[in-house]
Amino acid sequence: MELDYESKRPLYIPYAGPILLEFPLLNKGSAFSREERNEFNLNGLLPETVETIEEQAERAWQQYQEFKNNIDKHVFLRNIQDTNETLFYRVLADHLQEVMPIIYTPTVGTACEQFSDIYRRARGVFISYPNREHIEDMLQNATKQNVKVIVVTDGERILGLGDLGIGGMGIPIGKLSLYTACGGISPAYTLPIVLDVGTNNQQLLNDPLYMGWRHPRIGEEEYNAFVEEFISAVKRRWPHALLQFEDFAQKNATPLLEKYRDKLCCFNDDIQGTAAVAVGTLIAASRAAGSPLSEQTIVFLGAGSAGCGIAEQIINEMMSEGLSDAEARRRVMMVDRYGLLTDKLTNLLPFQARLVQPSEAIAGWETGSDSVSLLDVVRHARPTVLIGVSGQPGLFTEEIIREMHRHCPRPIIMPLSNPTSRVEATPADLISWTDGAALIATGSPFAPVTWKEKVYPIAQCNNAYIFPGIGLGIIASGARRVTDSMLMSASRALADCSPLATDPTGPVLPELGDIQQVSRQIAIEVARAARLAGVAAESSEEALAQAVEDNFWTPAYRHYRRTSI
Ligand SMILES: NC(=O)c1ccc[n+]([C@@H]2O[C@H](COP(=O)([O-])OP(=O)(O)OC[C@H]3O[C@@H](n4cnc5c(N)ncnc54)[C@H](O)[C@@H]3O)[C@@H](O)[C@H]2O)c1
Ligand SMILES: O=C(O)C[C@H](O)C(=O)O
Ligand SMILES: [Mg+2]
Repeated sequence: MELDYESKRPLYIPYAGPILLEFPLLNKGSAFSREERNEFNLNGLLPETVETIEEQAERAWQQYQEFKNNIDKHVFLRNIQDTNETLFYRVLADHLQEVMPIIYTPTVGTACEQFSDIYRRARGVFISYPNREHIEDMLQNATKQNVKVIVVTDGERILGLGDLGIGGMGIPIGKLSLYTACGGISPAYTLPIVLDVGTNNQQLLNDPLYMGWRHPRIGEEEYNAFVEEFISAVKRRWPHALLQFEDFAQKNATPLLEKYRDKLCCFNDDIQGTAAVAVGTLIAASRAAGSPLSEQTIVFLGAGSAGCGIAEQIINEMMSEGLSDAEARRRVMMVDRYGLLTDKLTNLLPFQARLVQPSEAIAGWETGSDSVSLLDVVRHARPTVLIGVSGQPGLFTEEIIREMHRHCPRPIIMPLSNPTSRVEATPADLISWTDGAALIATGSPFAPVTWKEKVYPIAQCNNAYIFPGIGLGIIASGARRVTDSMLMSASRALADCSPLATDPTGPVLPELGDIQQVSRQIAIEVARAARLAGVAAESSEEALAQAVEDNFWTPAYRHYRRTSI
């Protein structure tokens, strides 16, 4: 990739001397030119040779390869990010496919678990409940002033790993790294935030090194008031920023989304981003299988935020293909801890209750007990698609998968739980149990599987395909809200990028190495949908495409000129 160093405008900055080397957004290290070293009092603070970013990236890559453990690689890259962000993104741009599993899922899960142990430097904003009177100040103190994208978590449901307290901060940091690396959003515009409302993780509470508030999670009323305070402060400080809710526990995720989605530009990635990537993947896979999504029978294991979010968007898509609401809902079945969700079950959350099967639909089914297990559902409903979002490993057993394959020659199987340790079944097992017939997409990355001398690439169905493009589309169009139609258009744009569209033997999703191009296409469609939904200003198609390009940041240094404070 050619980066246009020369064409970038100079930047006027007021800092000089050692302090300039301390700003990750401004630091260029050995790449400060001779003129800059004179002008900014850097002489003597750097080795003699003036280097290019390519040379710096080469050294960083050599050092990176010396590390044997993924978590050490993660710490190394995060350290570059915290000292020189431009170089960090240059290294990522040069090796995106290889480093994505290091800065993001699955290694980011380990980084969250070990957050207080591997802690080096502060990044982002830590908003703790005991400090709630100072939220306004905390946002003023952020190292970034012109924030356009915030990712916030409260650390309660980090991937499938559960409550990790402020360790969850690793997730907003990782997601925002992808906003930049995959979606071209300048790092100057991004801000990770963790809401520290305590933790119920006893191991962390007992850990003398734990850096968060050592206190059980606060009660519902205090929590809701605290989040409200936070949202109001964000709206005052950056009224037009996009706010992404990430890895909130089931009991809070949907209520927060419903409460705030019409009040600011926000979305929940686990509900809506995941739905968009899963539906995009399914549209592409169904096209390849020769039957539309509305003809599939779909079974979920896990009726939580992700499962129910995906299910509702599948139902929307099926309706746009001609089914009625009731017909579509009959085709989508949810299995949770207590079996299939039916209208007989009490104590369901409202978003689950919308997805129950009517009792008469399963009246003739023979089941071992009152609850209808996943195996029962697979046996009687004969699904063509099986989706795992339970956060529990190994639940797609050989018996279940073989039973599915008995009735479905080309089953689509998507164990989406993260990180790798939580996968419902490994791709190698799925391929062997279906004799190579399954079309597979996992949430975490898996290497291609070789079976009977054939190589099967494994698609990674992760919301990382979606959120960077959504963010870019929102920034480019100036959208004020995130509508369902914007998410739906992101799904369709992703499906249109599927290699399956041109090669029936190809992978269902584009290579991660192509993700910047995918994000651009998603961004254009999202921007167009925002305009059509009336949440962004009118503009021509050409202007939208140009705005997407103009907002796509690339990791190249700019010339600096001095200005006074
Ligand atoms: N691939 C992706 O892009 C992506 C996106 C979002 C979430 N996820 C993954 O999906 C998983 C779930 O996320 P979520 O936000 O829906 O969490 P959640 O807590 O809201 O939902 C999980 C659901 O699984 C159910 N469950 C737990 N054990 C079960 C069992 N033995 N049998 C059946 N159901 C069981 C729970 O009762 C709960 O309803 C996590 O591992 C997360 O990492 C992946
Ligand atoms: O973070 C990921 O890899 C995807 C998703 O948001 C999750 O919570 O698992
Ligand atoms: Mg998540």
